[in-house]
This record gives sequence, C-alpha cells and structure tokens, in this order.
Amino acid sequence: MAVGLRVFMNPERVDAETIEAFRELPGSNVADCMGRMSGMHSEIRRLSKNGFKMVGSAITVKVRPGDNLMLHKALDMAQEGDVIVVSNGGDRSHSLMGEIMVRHAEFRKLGGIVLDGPIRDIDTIRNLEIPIYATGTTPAGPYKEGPGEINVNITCGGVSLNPGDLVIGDDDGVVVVPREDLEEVLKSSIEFNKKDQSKIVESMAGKLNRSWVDKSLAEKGCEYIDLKAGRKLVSE
Ligand SMILES: O=C([O-])CC(=O)C(=O)O
Repeated sequence: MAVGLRVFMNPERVDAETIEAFRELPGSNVADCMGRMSGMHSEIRRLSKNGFKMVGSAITVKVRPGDNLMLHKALDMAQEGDVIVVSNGGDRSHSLMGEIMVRHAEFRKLGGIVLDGPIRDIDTIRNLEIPIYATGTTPAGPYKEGPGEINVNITCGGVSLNPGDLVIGDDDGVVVVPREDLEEVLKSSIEFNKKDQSKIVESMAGKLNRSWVDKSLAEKGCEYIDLKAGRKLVSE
C-alpha cells in the first residue's frame, strides 16, 4: 500500500439522534465530562461567524505541512453534516483554504471544518455561518502536491482523533468525543449541564457555595499574612 498517500473510504458515522442530543450541550460541559482533556487548545479558534453550533462525525485529513491536496479531496468526499478535521504538522506559514473552498463546503452542506493551520479570505469567511476553525490568517497560499491521507488517526489542536469520532464546536472552540465513549459522555454531560445551570443561577444570586476553596487551601497548608499587622501570620 502507498503508506502516506492513502484515502480510507466509508468511515463509521455518528447517528443523527446522538448528534442532535449533543447539539443541546455546551462543549465545555462535554469536555469537563472527559477529564477536561479532550478540548482542542486555544489556538484553534472559530474564524467564521459566532453563534452557530457545529456537531458532526469526523472526516480526518493528514496533510503535508502547508499543502492542501488531500483537503481538496476530502471536501469532495465528505457527506452532508460531516466535520473535516485537518492535521498540518504544525505549519503556520501557508493557509490551507480560502473563500473558494469554504464556499464549496458550504454548498455541499458540510457540518464544518477544523484546521490545525491558517486560512485566507477572512474578510468574507468571518461573515459566513458554516463553522470554520483555524489558527489564524495569512495571504500565503497552500501547495497542492501531497502526500497526505484521509481517515487515519490524526492530532489536531493537541487532541488525538479518529474518523467517525464526534466533533463539537461552539464559540469557545472544539471538543472531540471518541465514538466508543459517546453513550457514557452524553449521559454524564446532560447531568453535568443541569448542575452547571443551577450553579449559574446561584452565582447570579450570590448564593454559590464557595467553601471548597478554603477547604482546599487548608488541606494544602496555605499561609495567610496580614500586611497591615507587620506581616503577622494570621488565621483567615
Ligand atoms: O488555493 C487554494 O487551494 C485555497 C484558496 O485560496 C481558496 O480556497 O480560495
């Protein structure tokens, strides 16, 4: 096989019911229910219009740094609702897509695109509803020589993912749920979200229980020093 220049076809996809259930949940709650470890880092930011939730099955793309040949192929292969996620070997010097490709993705009703690299044509893309996540912008365009692979394990934004995993994006950023954990994470995220909502209400009313902060500091042996009383050690 041509390792490094391969396209794996027909990956598993997350069912529509699960996708719709996750659409109701903030990505932050979902990430909290996975040990707070499955959120992409903050360099991966939404550069299209805010306020449009992205939830879909991952089509993964590994490109040669700064080259988008395989991303072009993935745009043609992905189905309605799929989210294309691209690893780019850390390159920040060449945009991986611009308005022409984004318009093509929009026309094909893809769920969104997540790039571990920059884009260009931000003047238009910033006003589009299709969720586009990237690390920034540069006018420098991509090469189109390959190699690259579609639907292999990749890392994007510091998170490892496989084709058919669930990708969630909101204004905060992107979270990945491995497909084998979907049921468990959905259940715990719904519970977590309910608790979070009541904490927000309590917080707004000044009724949030803060006792855990002092308890935690006491357990760690934190010292309190009074600056006015000649730097005396005091109890809080
Ligand atoms: O050159 C490319 O492949 C990307 C590009 O500028 C566009 O999509 O507008």
